[in-house]
Amino acid sequence: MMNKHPEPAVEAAGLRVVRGGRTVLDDLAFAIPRGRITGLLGPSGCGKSTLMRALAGSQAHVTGTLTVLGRPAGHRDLRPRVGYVTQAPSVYADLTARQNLDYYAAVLGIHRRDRPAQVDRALHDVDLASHADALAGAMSGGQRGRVSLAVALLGEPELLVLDEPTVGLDPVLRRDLWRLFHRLADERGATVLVSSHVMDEAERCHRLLLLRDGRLLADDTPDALRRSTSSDTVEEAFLHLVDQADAADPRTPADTAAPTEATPR
Ligand SMILES: Nc1ncnc2c1ncn2[C@@H]1O[C@H](COP(=O)(O)OP(=O)(O)OP(=O)(O)O)[C@@H](O)[C@H]1O
Repeated sequence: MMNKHPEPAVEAAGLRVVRGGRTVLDDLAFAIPRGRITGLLGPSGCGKSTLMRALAGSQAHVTGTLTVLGRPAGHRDLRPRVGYVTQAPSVYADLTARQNLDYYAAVLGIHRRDRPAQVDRALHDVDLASHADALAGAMSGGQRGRVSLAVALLGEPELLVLDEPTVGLDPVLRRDLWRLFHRLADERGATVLVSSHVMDEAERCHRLLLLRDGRLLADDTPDALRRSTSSDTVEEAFLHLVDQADAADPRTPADTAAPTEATPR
């Protein structure tokens, strides 16, 4: 695909985040290319959500450099250009899916004339067109999550930051969402950053950022990661890199933010 923007969608250097007095992201440096799907992977507690919050501009105590679409993360100009979906669906239970989307479209400043088409398209994208008039409060958790995702798609943002969007979804919905992510990247040129701790989802990404204990273990393509570690799967590659990092920097569990499990759940 021709990339109209040679500069990355996101660039981080010396990125550090402190939460509750503890360093939870430490000296991260990476770039996220435009128009591709980048997976942010790592065990529970490694700092994925914190990094996403920093990108969306909703995280306090961020130091270092974090540039998003050419602006400092959190810059007001980025609001319509970045779609962010948190782990907890943020929709109004007493509104229907369509009413939620209409409301957020207005908040985003989408012109009244353009709203119906935008809302229809977003509902269609997440396969909720047939539930447009159902109350969000009467929907399943997975459906509410998809309404949240539809909200993030309004206005066709250039960057989508999706925090574990497939968690709790059945295999068919998970597959459909991954197809949507690929469509957004391939056909609309969107940059998609998606977090997961399910390693099989890593294989569906163009690039991967592997995080552990707030540090970056790898920033590469799934193929290159498998090759460089002589592994058959990304999960095996991840475990190889964890062992390598432990051998080079043996920190005690008490010093780290990570759970004691070595295997991502
Ligand atoms: N409000 C908070 N105050 C202090 N520390 C926090 C807070 N929220 C999270 N943390 C800590 O920050 C670290 C990173 O948490 P984060 O939620 O970013 O991890 P994660 O990789 O997204 O985990 P999960 O996959 O379980 O969602 C963890 O050690 C966590 O305990």
